[in-house]
Amino acid sequence: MKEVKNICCIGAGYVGGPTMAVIALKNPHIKVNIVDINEQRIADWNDADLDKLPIYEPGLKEVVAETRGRNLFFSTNVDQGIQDADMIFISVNTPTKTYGKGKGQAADLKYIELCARQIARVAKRDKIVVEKSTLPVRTAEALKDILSNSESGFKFEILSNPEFLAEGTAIDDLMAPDRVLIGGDDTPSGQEAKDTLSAIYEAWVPKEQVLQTNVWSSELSKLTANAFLAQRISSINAMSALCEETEADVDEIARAIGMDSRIGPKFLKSSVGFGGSCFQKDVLNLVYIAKSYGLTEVAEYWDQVIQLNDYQKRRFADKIIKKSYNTVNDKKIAFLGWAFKKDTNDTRESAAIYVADHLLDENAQVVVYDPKVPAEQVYADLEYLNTHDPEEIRKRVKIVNDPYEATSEAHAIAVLTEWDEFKEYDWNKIFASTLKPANVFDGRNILDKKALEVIGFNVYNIGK
Ligand SMILES: NC(=O)C1=CN([C@@H]2O[C@H](COP(=O)(O)OP(=O)(O)OC[C@H]3O[C@@H](n4cnc5c(N)ncnc54)[C@H](O)[C@@H]3O)[C@@H](O)[C@H]2O)C=CC1
Ligand SMILES: O=C(O)[C@H]1O[C@H](OP(=O)(O)OP(=O)(O)OC[C@H]2O[C@@H](n3ccc(=O)[nH]c3=O)[C@H](O)[C@@H]2O)[C@H](O)[C@@H](O)[C@@H]1O
Repeated sequence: MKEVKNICCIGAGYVGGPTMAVIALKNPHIKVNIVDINEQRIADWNDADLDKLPIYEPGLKEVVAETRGRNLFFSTNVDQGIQDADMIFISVNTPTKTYGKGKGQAADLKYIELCARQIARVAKRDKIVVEKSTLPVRTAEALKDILSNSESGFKFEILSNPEFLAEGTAIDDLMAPDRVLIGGDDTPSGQEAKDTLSAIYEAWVPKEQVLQTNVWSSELSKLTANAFLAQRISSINAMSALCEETEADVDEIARAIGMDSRIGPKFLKSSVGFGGSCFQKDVLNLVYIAKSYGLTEVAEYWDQVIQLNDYQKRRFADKIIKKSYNTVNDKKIAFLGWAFKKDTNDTRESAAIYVADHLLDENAQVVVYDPKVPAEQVYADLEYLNTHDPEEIRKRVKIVNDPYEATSEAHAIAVLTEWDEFKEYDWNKIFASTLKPANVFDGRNILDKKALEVIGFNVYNIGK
């Protein structure tokens, strides 16, 4: 096993930041440098005011407070970070390709390749390089190719160590992971590298939960885990549509099937559709990989998970329109929540974006309240879809800091993210100020339907 004194992580995002902060916390003898080309992001990570960290995660600021400046550092000097490190984590973004071959499905590996080339160029000794980003199976082969063909002659051992944290619970997930997965070569030096990385996790994770596999199994396990999780949501959402037709209740069904120990109770919460930067991206990537191996049936099977999710978002918007006498033209629709789930400021692929876009097609006025999402982010999300003129978006979409302002005079209220605070509102006050009939569309099934109906609201749930 090698001794690691210095770690560099390329990419100070939702994964790199929290993951390295916890590694630094649990390994005070290791210096951890997180580097990124995004100057603003690094400045925010270094801000003396811990409320200004670029990522909101419960518990994160406490970990950063303890480690930053002790053995955790943030910098834009990527070359220096690489040179100083014994072990380099690559934790850069791997979005869906928006151009060329595989457009709309394959993962864009340009940031990964740039990192590999930079490591090959500036490293001055042997390194262990760890894939932390989620990557298509066999990406390590390309990394190996780039690194072993560098002129330096140094040896680079490649490991795959995918991350399973979920946003909003990142710190808890990192502190007590179900498992840590480390893939590497079965050669003596591959085994040594795997053991070296295992030792870092074993500072706080029980040894039996650190799983070692070959590189390809590790890479493909990550995509498989996300595909299975997304599939469960699409499966329960498919049943929600049937429930709405038959007076069955999707939450009762989830409870009933979840008590079967073979099925289990988690990830059976019906919703307006899953969002987030990864489920859609990773399932699409799986579809692309299967297709590229000529496995058409496998590709089509997983593609249905995405199609069902798109259907669910559209169905939710259509219900708002239908219950508004088939027109939302110039009607004010209040959105409670914009982030893709509670306890995060991340809006990537949030269902709210697509619901708003469908309503904008029908000339609705959308008023958004989200406790953690800045106005400019909402506009950027809608503009990114490129379906409405930016001026039109700014005219039709308003972002407010007060939930009661959002719901006042509204024709309909849509709950898009399950922030706990929505349950605590004075719904009598809201009812008094909304236009009648007062319709609430609970896309997360978090509100007390009976209590709201007593007040006078019409409550439309998912799958009820
Ligand atoms: N967000 C999540 O909850 C999870 C994400 N993942 C995976 O982790 C990877 C990273 O995801 P996020 O942290 O969400 O992305 P992110 O977009 O928040 O962060 C990536 C960072 O990498 C930086 N970067 C890109 N190229 C660079 C380069 N050449 N040199 C230096 N910095 C560079 C970007 O400026 C950005 O700050 C992705 O592959 C994702 O699929 C895995 C598990 C959970
Ligand atoms: O690879 C990743 O990026 C991560 O993707 C997900 O994490 P994340 O997307 O952060 O959040 P989830 O809690 O999985 O929620 C994803 C979406 O599914 C929705 N969801 C989740 C659970 C459920 O039962 N129903 C449901 O609609 C959420 O509201 C949210 O929109 C996985 O849970 C993580 O294990 C994984 O590491």
